[in-house]
Amino acid sequence: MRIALIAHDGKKDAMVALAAGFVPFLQRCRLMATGTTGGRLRRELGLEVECLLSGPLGGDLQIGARLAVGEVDGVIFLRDPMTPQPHEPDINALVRACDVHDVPCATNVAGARLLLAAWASASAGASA
Ligand SMILES: O=C(CO)COP(=O)(O)O
Repeated sequence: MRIALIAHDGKKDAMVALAAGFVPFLQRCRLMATGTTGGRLRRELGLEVECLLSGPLGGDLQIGARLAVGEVDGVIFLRDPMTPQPHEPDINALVRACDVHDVPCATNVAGARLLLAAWASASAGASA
């Protein structure tokens, strides 16, 4: 699976904690992330992650562009609803692209856990 992982600053600790619970599954995926999020996942969990640009510099748009041409199977996007972001239009564009192309997207930890658990169990079944 090709999964994009993105977290705003206020949600980066939550992203690392979330991903820590799914390391064996994530190791079998092709991971991409916005720059700072990906850097933390690489450093703190040892995951192999393709780091794109940081979100405010266009990283969300890069992921959206890949998604639009069928190169992303799912998105975990831990948004911070309490902090205004300078690149709000880019964030909305990515979430909209998920809806346009019917790509699963979780924007909070509870939803992300459900998605990751479903993907992990589907992939365990597929390889059995
Ligand atoms: O801003 C972001 C998503 O909109 C996240 O970008 P970083 O992972 O580079 O902090």
